[in-house]
Amino acid sequence: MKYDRILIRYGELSTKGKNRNHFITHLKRNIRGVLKEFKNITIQGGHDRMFILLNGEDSEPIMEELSKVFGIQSFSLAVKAEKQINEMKEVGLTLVKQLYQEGATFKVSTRRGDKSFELDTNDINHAIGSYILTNLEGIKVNVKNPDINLIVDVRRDGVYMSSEIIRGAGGLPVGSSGKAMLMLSGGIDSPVAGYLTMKRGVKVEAVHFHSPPFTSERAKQKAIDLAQKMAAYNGFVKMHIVPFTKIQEIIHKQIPEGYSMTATRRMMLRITDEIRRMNSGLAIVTGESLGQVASQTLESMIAINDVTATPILRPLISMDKLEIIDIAKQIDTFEISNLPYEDCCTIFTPPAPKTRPKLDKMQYFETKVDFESLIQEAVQNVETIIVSTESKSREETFSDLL
Ligand SMILES: Nc1ncnc2c1ncn2[C@@H]1O[C@H](COP(=O)(O)OP(=O)(O)OP(=O)(O)O)[C@@H](O)[C@H]1O
Repeated sequence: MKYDRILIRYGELSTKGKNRNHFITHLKRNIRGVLKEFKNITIQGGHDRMFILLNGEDSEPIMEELSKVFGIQSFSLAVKAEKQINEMKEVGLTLVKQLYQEGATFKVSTRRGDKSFELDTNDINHAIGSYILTNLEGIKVNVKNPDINLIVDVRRDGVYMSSEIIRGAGGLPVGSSGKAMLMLSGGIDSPVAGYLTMKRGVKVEAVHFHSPPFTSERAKQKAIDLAQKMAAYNGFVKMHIVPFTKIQEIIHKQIPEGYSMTATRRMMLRITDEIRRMNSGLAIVTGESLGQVASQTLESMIAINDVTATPILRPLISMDKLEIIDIAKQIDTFEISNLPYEDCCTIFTPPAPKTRPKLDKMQYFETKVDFESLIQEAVQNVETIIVSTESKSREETFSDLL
């Protein structure tokens, strides 16, 4: 007997009351997106569970993709049986036989979602368990720590039988909480911030600043490679690459050295906010963590944040570097982030940036330069690309996809 479907459990979604349909619709769409290569599958979305009918497709690569989809609490390979105890016994025996090795122990764990079924949980455990004991020589029961756990899920439309519960990525379906702009550098932190934001159901678009010729093509490619890793959770990533050289050169020449970094951050935030507005985003995400570097003190945040009232999400704010690195390794961005290409923020960093910049001084220095027109020029020259999970050659300019 072959497993014919994957049963998906929603977890946190089930607590979301009226919004449930909204979440399920997003989840279904996201699952369809990551599984588009598997032409034969059918996805059935239900109120409590979702099923992927395999229709002959190999389950391994499908489960690999599913493990990255937010909004899934767990999933199992399953077989559907009729709601008829004799058939349930037969199917249970066949599944356990397939997994049995000499000396193995088992137990039956029943969940009875459909309370109208004629047998209760204990009766079902007992009926299937004794049938297996009678018909499979050598097998023993171990309730506490069995080698094989036969899971029997009795639902209104049938009985789903499986033997392993695989933990899903958790969180909420990407897109169900809206969209935000992720300020993506080539560093370790911002991809992790993007991942954690997507986990709470927010779709992200990436904004990357580069300053050629001070930053190289390889530095830009590094950020694109990171966006590609993010795409595994987001379906694809729309990425806005901002030419930032002119603004950085002017800041370098015209703003007092101690304030140049604060001014740079303010300009990045203003440009990101403009791109957010044009793309109907609701928030901005950064990889800042309190106290990590000069621009990440509370005083710096006051001076930088002053340019916008848009919510700035900082999922890493209270995390230590080692905790951030652990997640970066888990999501496979750490090695790319560690490549030694320069970031536009570091090339003009003054030897002693102010760690406690004064907002009024910053505002005064900025009045000496017409930054508004420089910002508009940078926004007009943004290069927008779509980065998908597949090979890099699949990057296309956004207009190609319209
Ligand atoms: N070139 C860039 N393009 C887009 N966003 C950037 C860029 N450089 C920095 N940022 C944003 O500003 C945040 C703080 O950057 P900074 O270089 O001070 O700190 P960091 O801790 O090294 O962050 P990261 O590891 O993400 O580079 C980054 O997490 C990112 O969100």
